[in-house]
Amino acid sequence: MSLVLRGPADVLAVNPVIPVVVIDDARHAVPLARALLRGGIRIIEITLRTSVALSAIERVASEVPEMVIGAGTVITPEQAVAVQRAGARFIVTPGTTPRLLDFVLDSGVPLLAGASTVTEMMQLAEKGLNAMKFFPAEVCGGRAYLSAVAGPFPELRFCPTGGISAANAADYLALANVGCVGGSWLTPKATILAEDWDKIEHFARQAALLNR
Ligand SMILES: O=C(O)C(=O)C[C@H](O)[C@H](O)COP(=O)(O)O
Repeated sequence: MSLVLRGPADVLAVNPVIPVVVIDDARHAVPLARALLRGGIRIIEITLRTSVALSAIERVASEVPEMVIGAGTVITPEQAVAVQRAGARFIVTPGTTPRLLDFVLDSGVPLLAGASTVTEMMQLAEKGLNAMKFFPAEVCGGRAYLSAVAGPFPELRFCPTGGISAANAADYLALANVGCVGGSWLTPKATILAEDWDKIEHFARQAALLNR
């Protein structure tokens, strides 16, 4: 079954956790995605931090169609075009410039845009984006910050990312304005390099069971 994503709120709704993944070897992408799926996680954000990221996105999009594949670390319109061609079904940005925001919104692909200040959050809401990424969450004030912005902006929903781990994910997910969290702890670099897919499946299973 393929999930339809109409916007960032649908991206937040897929699972309690969006795994943020750095792939160094494109051959790892498919077994990694399958391990996440076996653990119950059906969404993945592959970051454009390595030269093989586009190829990794392409492989997952074509070989693991059940996986909702997104591209992260998208910071230019050119990258936004390239990741959609590769098969990304949503785009994640660490922050948002007006140029990038308008370009991605015009392209119609669901955008999980990054914000870390109240002004940035208001700018995204002005564009109709009521669900967004809060990055880098822990160093920008964490749960206390999100609780504070819930006062004036009760309609906004967040995917806090940056510094989230198995130790604090549940505390974030307990907040009413947190839809899901993002993080790299499900897919540690050493575990990917060791091709220990069972371990990644185990991390995914624990993450998929988190309450929200
Ligand atoms: O690359 C991007 O687009 C980002 O926005 C950064 C990532 O979301 C964080 O680096 C994940 O944070 P950790 O879970 O603390 O490793």
